[in-house]
Amino acid sequence: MRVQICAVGRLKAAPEKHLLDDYISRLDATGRGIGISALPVCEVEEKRRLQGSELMEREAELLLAAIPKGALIIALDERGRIETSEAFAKRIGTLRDSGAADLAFLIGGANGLAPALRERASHVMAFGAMTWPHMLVRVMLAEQLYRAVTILSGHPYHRA
Ligand SMILES: C[S@@+](CC[C@H](N)C(=O)[O-])C[C@H]1O[C@@H](n2cnc3c(N)ncnc32)[C@H](O)[C@@H]1O
Repeated sequence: MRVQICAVGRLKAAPEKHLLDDYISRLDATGRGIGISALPVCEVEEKRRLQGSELMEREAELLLAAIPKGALIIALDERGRIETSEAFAKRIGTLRDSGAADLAFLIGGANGLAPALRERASHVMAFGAMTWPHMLVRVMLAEQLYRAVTILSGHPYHRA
């Protein structure tokens, strides 16, 4: 199963980018042995000056166009479900075992994800009830994906 993070906005050369690249490459290196690989992070951006719901709907279109066709979608949203790292790892392992080819994680921009996109997702996950900057959410998600593959492969990175 291939996993991909797809986000609104461009991450310039910054400490967050360094961390993100590091976790994605660790995720790919550890995940391949257990049937999970990482696609490059994809970023989308609307250049026109749209506002509010019009902007969110356009960003939703761009996100859906950027992910692999037929990918299962997990949306990142503070109104989503909070779970432990072990439960998240189990969720990823179950999807892999079910034969899912591609799994896309979608992160919104400053306005958040369009409600229709959240409804389309097979799961909506939250890193707590607080709102985090989308640049940090990418890094947090990449780390949790790396942690998940270490849990699934019995690697000692995660200590419960
Ligand atoms: C700055 S936030 C947007 C907040 C926006 N006001 C909203 O209501 O969704 C940008 C993106 O980061 C992600 N995000 C922020 N906080 C999060 C959290 N606690 N859990 C999961 N994702 C989060 C979501 O994908 C969100 O669309």
